[in-house]
Amino acid sequence: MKKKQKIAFIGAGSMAEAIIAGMLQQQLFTPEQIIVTNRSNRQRLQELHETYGVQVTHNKQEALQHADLILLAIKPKDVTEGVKEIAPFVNTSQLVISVLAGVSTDTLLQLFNKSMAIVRVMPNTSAAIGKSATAIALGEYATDIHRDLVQELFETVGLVVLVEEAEIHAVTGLSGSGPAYVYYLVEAMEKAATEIGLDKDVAKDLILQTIIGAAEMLKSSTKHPATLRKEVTSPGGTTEAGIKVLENYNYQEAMISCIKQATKRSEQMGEQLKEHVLNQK
Ligand SMILES: NC(=O)C1=CN([C@@H]2O[C@H](COP(=O)(O)OP(=O)(O)OC[C@H]3O[C@@H](n4cnc5c(N)ncnc54)[C@H](OP(=O)(O)O)[C@@H]3O)[C@@H](O)[C@H]2O)C=CC1
Ligand SMILES: O=C(O)[C@@H]1CCC=N1
Repeated sequence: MKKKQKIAFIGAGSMAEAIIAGMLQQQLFTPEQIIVTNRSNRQRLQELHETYGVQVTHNKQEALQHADLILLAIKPKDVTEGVKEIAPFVNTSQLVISVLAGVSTDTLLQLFNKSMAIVRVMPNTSAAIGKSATAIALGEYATDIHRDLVQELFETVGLVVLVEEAEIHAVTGLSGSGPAYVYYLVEAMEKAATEIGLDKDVAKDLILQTIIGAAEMLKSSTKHPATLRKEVTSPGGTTEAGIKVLENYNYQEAMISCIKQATKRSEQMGEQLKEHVLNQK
């Protein structure tokens, strides 16, 4: 990252904070190089300023005038209004980085109405602790230099892979939403622990270590997940009895449908917005 590059965050929610935390931790930027704006929540901006020392402003022009990079971190439903507000203050020498689920770079180009270089990114909230699984895809005017820059930026918050833009919907269904699937599993394990009479705190520690241990086994072992599962499953034993119940509930089919549905929702959100933008023209 060039020493004096400045980055403006449009949106100050959980994704923006996760990325800011990672960038500062890795010293890719200093707080003075980061400016953050949002729609109306002044207390939130003050909180980010106090926690990270970053610059904050309610004035969009002020946020953008010295920015080399513009990181769009607003909700997809707010993008039409959000981009229209900033479009007068952006120029084609700036790079737009969008983390918006579903929203294509073509739709963003229509909204900006300028030949902006745009890189679409799909991280996840584990960025907050430097463990995001992030995919990046290039829009029409984005170059390899932009790709390298965004890759460097998101490597501060975890793993980065380059994909075609058409694949970003699938990435969103798989790893963008992915942490929620794991949290949902943990919620169920915690409920079960209570029902089988375990102390809440003891159960919490055991569940956490079980998840971390299994994740690290998956990472360090060359074995297929099914093989690792079979190694836990003694014939006629406890795991077999438990897994049979999951099979009866079609657990794997449920997970597959879940990921497909999340992917489909990303596609739908993109289509709806595209239509909305076209109808406004
Ligand atoms: N959360 C997640 O797990 C992931 C989210 N994403 C994507 O990241 C984006 C942000 O999500 P998240 O951080 O969770 O959302 P949040 O709801 O936490 O934050 C949204 C932010 O956008 C601001 N905002 C809304 N409208 C405008 C506007 N017109 N101008 C400037 N700022 C505006 C809000 O400001 P105010 O509070 O003042 O209204 C708020 O700071 C979404 O597009 C989502 O698809 C991508 C990957 C994972
Ligand atoms: O639920 C959502 O729409 C966003 C995108 C990926 C994770 N959260």
